[in-house]
Amino acid sequence: MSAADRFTLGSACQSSHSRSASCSAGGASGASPTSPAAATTDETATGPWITARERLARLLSALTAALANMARDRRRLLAASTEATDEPPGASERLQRGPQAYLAPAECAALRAFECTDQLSDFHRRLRLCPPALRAELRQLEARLRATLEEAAQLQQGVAGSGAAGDQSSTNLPRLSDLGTGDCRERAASQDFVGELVNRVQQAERENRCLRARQAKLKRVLRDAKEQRRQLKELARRLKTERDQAMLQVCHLSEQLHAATTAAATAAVEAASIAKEDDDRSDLDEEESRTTRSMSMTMLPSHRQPSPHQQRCRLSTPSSVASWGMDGAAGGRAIPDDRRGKLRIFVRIRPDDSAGLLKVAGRCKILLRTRGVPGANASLNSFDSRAFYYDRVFGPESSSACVFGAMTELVGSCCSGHNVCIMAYGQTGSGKTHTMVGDQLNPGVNRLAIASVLRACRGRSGWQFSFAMCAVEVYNEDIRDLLRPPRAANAGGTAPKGLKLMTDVSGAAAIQGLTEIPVTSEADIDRCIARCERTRIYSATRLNGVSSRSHVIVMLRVSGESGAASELTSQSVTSTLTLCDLAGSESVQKSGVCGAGLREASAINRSLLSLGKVFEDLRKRQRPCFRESKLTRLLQPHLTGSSRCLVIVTVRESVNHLDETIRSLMFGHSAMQTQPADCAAAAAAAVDADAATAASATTAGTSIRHD
Ligand SMILES: Nc1ncnc2c1ncn2[C@@H]1O[C@H](COP(=O)(O)OP(=O)(O)OP(=O)(O)O)[C@@H](O)[C@H]1O
Repeated sequence: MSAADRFTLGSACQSSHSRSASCSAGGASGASPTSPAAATTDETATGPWITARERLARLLSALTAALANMARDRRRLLAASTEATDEPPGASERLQRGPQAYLAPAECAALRAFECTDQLSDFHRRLRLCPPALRAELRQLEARLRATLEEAAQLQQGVAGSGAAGDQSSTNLPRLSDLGTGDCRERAASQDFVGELVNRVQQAERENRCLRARQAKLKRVLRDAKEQRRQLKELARRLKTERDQAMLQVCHLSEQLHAATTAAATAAVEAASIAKEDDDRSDLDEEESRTTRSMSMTMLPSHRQPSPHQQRCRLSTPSSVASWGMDGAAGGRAIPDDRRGKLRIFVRIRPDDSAGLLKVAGRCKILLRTRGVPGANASLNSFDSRAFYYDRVFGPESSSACVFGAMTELVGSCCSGHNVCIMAYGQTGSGKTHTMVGDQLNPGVNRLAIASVLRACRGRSGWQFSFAMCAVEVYNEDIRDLLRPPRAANAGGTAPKGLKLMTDVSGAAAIQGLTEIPVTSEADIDRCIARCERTRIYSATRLNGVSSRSHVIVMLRVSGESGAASELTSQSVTSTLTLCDLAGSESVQKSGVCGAGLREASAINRSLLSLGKVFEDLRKRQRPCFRESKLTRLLQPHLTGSSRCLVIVTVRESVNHLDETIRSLMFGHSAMQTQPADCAAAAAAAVDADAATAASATTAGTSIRHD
């Protein structure tokens, strides 16, 4: 038996190809080494060396597998110590025992044979006789085996160290690196790294579980929120429907109230007529009885013809009611002019592509038709149509000149010292600027009214008049002078500074430092209006390509003196014609404004809301709050004093603007209910309140003053 054969005893010798298949682990258990003489016959033969090589290779692979198992056990032990979990059964004993614990008995025997020094020296001696190629290979295999064994020993040693430390954490691991070779340190470091990674993975899994739980919870919350949102939407829809119905009921009730008030007024007139008739009759009876007495009874009283006055009364009462021009179907009758106070409401309908919503039914009546109109909601659809009454209604075909024609008398009263205010109110794009400003071909109310006042005043013989114009815009609650000289306007290219609105001791609003331009001719008027148009702020929105972003108020101050000879008999008048082109209420969703446009829209809507509240308070006979916005403060004298005020409500007849149209119609309708007594009472209250809050405000520069 050759040395090589003896070295490869054990399981590695079990190969069927091996000649030494019957050999036992004698090399390691005391079998006598083969004599060199006996070996020489085979020394040059390559067969045994090849067998030895195969066996060495097999042992190497078994050892590599054992090493891997040792490392796995060690990792498990480390994991158990860091996470305080149970150790894998028998792992520490296996590691204590070393590679043998991981090898089969035959492999163990082969390993022992390999480790036997005597045999190895013999093996090395004989290795010199081996063919050179195989020798190198065998040496290499041997070196790898040794390295593997050394690695296993180091691993075993490291485990023994960490085992001695009991359940210490992985901070003990660096002891492995003390074991010597670079590979071992690297392996230990990578095992630490793997351990760390395992920790992280486990932590990540825990976090993942938490996150999953939170996600599930959030999903539940989201589902609940969606459900609540759906319910809220449903509620909002129901409320909207109810609100629409309530609005229509209010409308209906106010019509009835209107009718009742009118009927009461009629009844009062009739009662007065009847009382008069009774007086006349008793006079007549007296006269008759005197006549009868003198003529010794020629006629019975029942045959008596009604007196001319009685006839007039009987005929005139119904016809005068009819002449108020309202049909009685909805019970709506206009209050006669002398009972309607200082506030007038006109409605103007802008022509639109999709008409059909509004119908002008007479001079003062407008019908809102909603049944079958696409876009009208269910509550509106339940009514065929609804009638609204105003002082005048202008259809889409009416021109601005036609609208102005209905207010010439009102405007003309400026010449006799009345303050007059005309304002256009309505949603954006409904034609306020078209009505108030117009263009070269179709001038608006501003130009027509100012020119008309100039003409009317000049026509008064014996009077000398002077006129001056001023104009402001209320932009984002800032008051700006629209007629400031161009140089001042462009100074530094900066935004103009807002003017100060003050309240004098009488409670009247006054603007400090406002430019006033004298006007004597229509050319002057045109120049002033053109300057206003250049200075005021417009911008494009989805609803209107040229949308006013501010409320514009143009004022004409009229001062006149009669040319009487003496001071005692001379008279003077001062009045103001105020023309207001309000910015339009707009739904920001529809107009699509953002940024600065959004700020403008919200300032516009806020100030219009406060104006609406003032009208509502006047209607309810409550004290209105004018201090909520600059606009209402500027308009306060016209809404409370003796000023005559006309509101032109502009609406669109397109179905797309149904909501806004109803709101505007309701605004006008509500304003129609404002009675003169309310105005006067509210005015007194408001002026008292304002005068109390305004300390000793002084007015400087130009100011607007109203009676
Ligand atoms: N009665 C009308 N006849 C013909 N065109 C009209 C009429 N009313 C309005 N328009 C046109 O509709 C457009 C919008 O009108 P306008 O700018 O006057 O609306 P607005 O109410 O002033 O809007 P905003 O409040 O946004 O300034 C303009 O092009 C105008 O010429």
